[in-house]
Amino acid sequence: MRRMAHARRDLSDDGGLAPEIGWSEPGSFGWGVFHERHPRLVRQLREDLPLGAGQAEALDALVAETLGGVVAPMGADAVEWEGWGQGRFGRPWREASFLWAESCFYRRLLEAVGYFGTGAWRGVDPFGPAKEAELQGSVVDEELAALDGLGDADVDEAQRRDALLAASLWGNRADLGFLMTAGGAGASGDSAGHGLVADDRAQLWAHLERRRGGLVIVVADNAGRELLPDLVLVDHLLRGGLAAQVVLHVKPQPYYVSDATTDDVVAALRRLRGAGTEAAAQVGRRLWECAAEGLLVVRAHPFACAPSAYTGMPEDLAAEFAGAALTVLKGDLNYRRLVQDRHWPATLPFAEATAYFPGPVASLRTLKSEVVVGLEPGTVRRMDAAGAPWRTAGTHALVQFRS
Ligand SMILES: O=P(O)(O)OC[C@H]1O[C@](O)(CO)[C@@H](O)[C@@H]1O
Repeated sequence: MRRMAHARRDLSDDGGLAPEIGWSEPGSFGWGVFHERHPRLVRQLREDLPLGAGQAEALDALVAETLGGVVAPMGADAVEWEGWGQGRFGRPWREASFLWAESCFYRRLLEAVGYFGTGAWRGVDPFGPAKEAELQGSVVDEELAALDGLGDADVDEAQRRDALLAASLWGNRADLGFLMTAGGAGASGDSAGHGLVADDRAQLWAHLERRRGGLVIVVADNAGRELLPDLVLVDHLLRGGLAAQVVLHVKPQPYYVSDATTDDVVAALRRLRGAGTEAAAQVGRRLWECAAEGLLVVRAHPFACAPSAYTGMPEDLAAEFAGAALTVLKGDLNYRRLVQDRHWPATLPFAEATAYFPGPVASLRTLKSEVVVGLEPGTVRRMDAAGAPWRTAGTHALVQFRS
């Protein structure tokens, strides 16, 4: 894969860049992910799947390796990782950045359960049972039923679109990996903008109006309760002509527990189309037709599972983003990759952190890890003074945009 000219900026020759966020410092956020969340995830997989002894042992060995060993080589089929390895194979896991190590963990987890093997588990999503339970749950019924109210005559267009944006934004809290952590999620926001630490909604809508009828790319994050409101928002953009075409980027393989794959898009569209309430079912039917007409396209680029920032994106992807009226990146991991997962000052302008991105870009993210940029100094002071872990608790969110 050819990389863009500035690709070197996100690797380890950090000239002028803030240090990468690590995970091995006891008490750091990443330390908790590796020492608490990953063992819990492995226990959950044993409950969800009838794993054989070999699979269970491979999972336990992976957790142990991350906590005290060196990064073992990957299977021969991990072709992309020859480039993505960044010289880290054979080196202690604790030396790798949080972003690289976490991404590598999920790839190796798939190997452990046989996802890439030649046996019966090939291609089986180990997170499938959890995703399915969430998608079929009654909470989703309630969330879809709420759509009916948005069609009411007394709801104006601005209210409607802010409600849809808020649903997509806060849907990002419904991340199965995150919810697996005690204390994950808490207070939440609403369509009035409560809970936002950065709020570029007005600029975002104005930009979409100006570029009405263009291509909008949505880089999806989680399946289920995040993807459903994402799709409803996509339907709104297409229906109102703000977008002539939407390309939905998903992961080519299961990742970070509940990240959406093409299978998950299919499941979500089927769930919408079969919804018991009319407004949701109509969205499902419309999007189904849009897919048939090429107005809604799903793409699964290998770089979606790369362990590095978008600064190193391959040229084909950069060209695609350059041609879009807007690219919307959903969620925390995409944000880490967009601004690079570094100890930036929180007041570093979003436009500066994303200056390299080849087209207009927006982020809809609930804060679930340490990095953040683009905040007003007063906001940072106020949030820090409150004493709560606002950067990682999922209680706050942001809408950021650069034209
Ligand atoms: O689903 P999201 O919003 O990308 O969140 C995933 C996040 O969860 C974590 O795995 C732990 O919070 C982060 O490292 C990661 O950024």
